[in-house]
Amino acid sequence: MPLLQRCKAAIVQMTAVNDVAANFAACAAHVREARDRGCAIVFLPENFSFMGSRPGEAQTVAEPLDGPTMRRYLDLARETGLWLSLGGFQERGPDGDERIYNTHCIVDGEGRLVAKYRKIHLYDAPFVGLVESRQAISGDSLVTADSPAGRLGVSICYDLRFPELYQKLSFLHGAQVLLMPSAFAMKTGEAHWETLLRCRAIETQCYVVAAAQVGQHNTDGNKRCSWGHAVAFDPWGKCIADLGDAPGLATFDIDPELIAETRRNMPMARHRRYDIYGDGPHAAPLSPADTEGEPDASIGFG
Ligand SMILES: O=C(O)CNC(=O)[C@H](CS)NC(=O)CCC(=O)C(=O)O
Repeated sequence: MPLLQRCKAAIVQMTAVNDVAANFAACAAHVREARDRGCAIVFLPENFSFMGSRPGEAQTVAEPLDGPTMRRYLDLARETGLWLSLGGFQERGPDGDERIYNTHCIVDGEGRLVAKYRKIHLYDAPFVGLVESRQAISGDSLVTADSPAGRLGVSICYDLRFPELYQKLSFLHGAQVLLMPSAFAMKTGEAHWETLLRCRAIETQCYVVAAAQVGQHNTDGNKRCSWGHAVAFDPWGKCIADLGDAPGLATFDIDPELIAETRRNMPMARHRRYDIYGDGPHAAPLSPADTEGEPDASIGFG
């Protein structure tokens, strides 16, 4: 089901806390506002349902996707008739494993879970105080979902630093709208967030929608802060929504004609040289010595 007509969408920025009921109330208010403003789909950020304040707290609220918390969000979708992108839910892991999956769920307007994506790149970055693999297990599949906003390419947060993922979602799987719901660190947000997202839009000729967490999440524990700046870019790389550094909701249009025009003018899908740099059968990662060692003196700089 490729996108045939313009779709009005809403992007949310919020400050989730370690209280599932309070976060649901905030999300529900945003979704109802989006309905009142005539939107067909709402994009919520990573950790929309819970933001822990100490190690191990996320695991204590983890549930299966057919548990009571996800049920409330499915009911919210059905009540409002809106599609929801739930950008990162603490899904309970396999039996016998304490860790969770960080799972992005797509829900249709009748309250059915139509797609789930488990984050494939875990954010192990002690320099900003985050080591995601202590609490989460990575997924292993690419996911797209057809929606009233066109074909969604589903990802989460740190994934947005890995452009090959979006090349595949766009050029091989036909995605038209790339989703990167996030809870970005302050230091890396300031330096990289907007540039990376804008590039993903331009180089894939897709819309990019990045709902975000913002501000200080809890008054106890680690007092974690998120960068905010929830944004949407059109396939030309133009910013069409930006929530700055305050919680809120912004609406924008997803226009199939703009996607088509951008791709007609520069048919990158046809120009792309899969034959030269597609992953061949012998593709293999470099050894750690190649990627983490001292720069090779023989390469030199000037
Ligand atoms: O930890 C949780 O509760 C939920 N997960 C997150 O908030 C994730 C992993 S810690 N955050 C990121 O991926 C930030 C990426 C980032 O900031 C960057 O790429 O620079």
